[in-house]
Order: sequence, then C-alpha cells, then structure tokens
Amino acid sequence: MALSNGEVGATCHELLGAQAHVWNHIFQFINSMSLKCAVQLGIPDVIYNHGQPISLFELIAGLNVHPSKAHFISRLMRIPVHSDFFAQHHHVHHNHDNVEEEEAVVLYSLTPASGLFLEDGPLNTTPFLLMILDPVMTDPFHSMGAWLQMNGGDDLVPRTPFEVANGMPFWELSAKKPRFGDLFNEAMEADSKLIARAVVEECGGVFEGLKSLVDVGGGTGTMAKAIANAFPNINCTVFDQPYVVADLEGTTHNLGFMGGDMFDKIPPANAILLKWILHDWNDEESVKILKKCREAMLQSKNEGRKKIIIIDIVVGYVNNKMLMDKKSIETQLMLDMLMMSTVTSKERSESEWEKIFLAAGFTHYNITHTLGLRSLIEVYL
Ligand SMILES: C[S@@+](CC[C@H](N)C(=O)[O-])C[C@H]1O[C@@H](n2cnc3c(N)ncnc32)[C@H](O)[C@@H]1O
Ligand SMILES: O=c1cc(-c2ccc(O)cc2)oc2c(O)c(O)ccc12
Repeated sequence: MALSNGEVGATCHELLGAQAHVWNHIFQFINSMSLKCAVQLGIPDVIYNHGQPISLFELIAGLNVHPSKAHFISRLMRIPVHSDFFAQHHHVHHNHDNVEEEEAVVLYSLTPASGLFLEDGPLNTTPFLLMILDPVMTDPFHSMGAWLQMNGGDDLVPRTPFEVANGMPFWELSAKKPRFGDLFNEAMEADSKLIARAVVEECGGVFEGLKSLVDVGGGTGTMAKAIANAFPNINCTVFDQPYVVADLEGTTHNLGFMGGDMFDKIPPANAILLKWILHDWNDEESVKILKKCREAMLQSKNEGRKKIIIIDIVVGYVNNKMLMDKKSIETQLMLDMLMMSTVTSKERSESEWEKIFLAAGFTHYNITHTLGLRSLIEVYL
C-alpha cells in the first residue's frame, strides 16, 4: 500500500508502536495526577496505619470517599501499583478444611517510594509533590511556546513562562502568596532532610577539618542543622534573604542565622555550601555568586582547606561515561525544563559547571556522584 506523508518506510506494526509511544508520552501527566490524588486521599497513611497488607475493602473503609464513589478506588490504585508505588498481593482464602476458596483477595502494601509520602514520616515528600503539581507550576508549561516566540531582548517581555502565566516572577509570587511560598519552603525542607542524611552518611569526609561553614541560600536551615549536629566543631551559619530567616534561631551552640543578599556580601567562612542555588541562576549570575563565595573564603581568618561545596545536578555524563540510568537522566532533563520554565536558569553538565568555575577564577574541583539525581562538587580555593 502507498504510504502518505509521515508514514515513510514504516510498517503498520511500526506505526502502531509509534502511536503507543506517543500516547504514553501524552498521558504521562495522568501518572503524576493519579499519584497526587492517592496521596491527597491519604492512601499511604491508611495502608501504613493498618500495620499489615490491607484489602481493598479495608482501604476504602479508611478513606474519606463518598460511598457512591468507593468502587473507583480499585481503578485509581491500578496506576500507582503499576508504577511500583504500592505492591499488590493476592491472598488466597482457605476454608476450614484447608481447601482454597474460589476468590483471591487483593492486598495492598507500601513500597519504599510510597513510604516517602507518610504524613509523619521523617522524609515526607508530599509538599514536593503538591508544589510541583500546583497550577502555579504547571500553568507556565502551557505558555512555553508563546514565551519562546517573544523577543528576549525586550525588557518588557516576561523573562520566564512562569511570569507569562502568573504575571510575576517566581520569587515575587513566593513572597506575596504565602500559600505557595510556604509550600515551596516545605518542599525544599523535605528534600533537604533526605539529602542531609545522605551527605552526612555518604560524604562525611567532605566536612572533616572545617572550622566554619556558611550555607548560602540555606532556607530554613534543615541542611545546616544536620551538619551542625554531625560536626560539633564546625560553626554553621544559614545565610538567606532577610524575610526567610527573620524569625529563625539556632538550636545548637554552633548554628546561627543571618539575613542578607548573596550578590552583595557573603559572611566569611572556611567553606561555603551552595545547595540548589546555582541551578536557580544563569551563568553570568552564577559567576557573580561564585566570586562572592571566593571573597568570603579569602576574608576568613580560619586556617584549613577552603572550598565551596555545591550540591546540585550534574546532567548525564561525566568524562563521557553515562553516570546513571536513562530514566534518571530523563528526570534531570525534566528538572532542567522546570528551571527554564520557572526561574531563567538551568541544570548543568560537567563541562557547563567547569566553564563557570573557571570564569569565577577557580581551577580545581572534584565531583562525587552518590546523591541519586544530585552530585556533590567541591571547588577548591
Ligand atoms: C532553591 S532554594 C534552596 C534552599 C536550600 N539551599 C535547600 O536546598 O533547600 C534557593 C534559596 O535561595 C535563597 N535566595 C534567593 N536569592 C537570594 C539572595 N539574593 N541572597 C540570599 N539568598 C537568596 C532563597 O530564599 C531560597 O531559600
Ligand atoms: O520547582 C523547583 C524544583 C527544584 C528542584 C527540584 C529537584 C532538585 O533536585 C533540585 C531542585 O528547585 C526549584 C528551585 O530551585 C526554584 O528556584 C524554583 C523552583 C524549583
């Protein structure tokens, strides 16, 4: 049969495969939204509180869904079960004579991934899920095409799709709309708890011998608290915008908070921590921040090795080696699009990192890749 445009050389079988691939991508948002719905209903907590694998009947009884909608729950569960957020077992009944009954009961249990959505869990990732899937964050993706067609050289043109959709830049909206700003801070805190544990357990050597550390843009201090607790000899300061740290106080002798602007002056220290900071800024702005870090380390009277510790994404490959699996690289690329949509910035490959280090006057760095999607980069003075 003659092939029309777009079908060149493809068999019917290949076209159906191509369509399945396309549909899988088109429907990806249904995965995230089904997960959001399951978490908002509190399904992980109901399963956890049950203390053992839970039947559909027991699960529905523990949820606040209208009885007329109860039968939808087994449909909702199929997607997160398929994506390994919940495990599904079939329990076969035995009657008194130990003979198998006809119908097996489906039982659900948690997996490590759904364990991250427990309300009182130490690493609760729910704020991150709710923040990323909030219309404030998803609406800009509908404006991305229009934004790309606007003149980037015109100062009156919004700098990001976020601004097109929300009428103001990300940081302004976070400060003006506490509902979203608090959600964003909670999301960052939740991730910091997980990363702090991983950094202290997996990369503890990075902090050995340091006397002082400033966590620049350290938010509400989750990361600095973990470092201060694990290393009582390091004096830690959380440095962030005045409105972020206004009411915060250190809980140990070696932890303090300070308000200021990292583009103006960073307090002197042996080591500067930049966790999820440089991915918020373009190259020119990042070089300015790195130069301010350099000044702060030079002004520090403390002896010992001086370095910037960066926790951020290094996209994909290092020294031509694929660092992680295809799915993790895809997640990194999605985060890069999120940064492009939200705050004019980007996730960088190793060569892009090297470029900004050199531009800021640094020549030596070392990358440790043990933090999942993120890496730890030490940049030496
Ligand atoms: C993406 S958050 C990262 C927070 C924290 N480091 C973490 O990993 O959870 C970026 C932080 O940079 C702070 N920030 C933005 N502009 C700043 C500036 N000019 N001076 C100091 N901090 C700033 C924000 O308030 C925010 O807490
Ligand atoms: O929406 C985000 C998400 C992040 C983010 C997510 C995952 C990571 O491993 C790192 C960062 O960071 C953001 C950010 O820094 C920002 O200024 C705005 C939005 C987000």
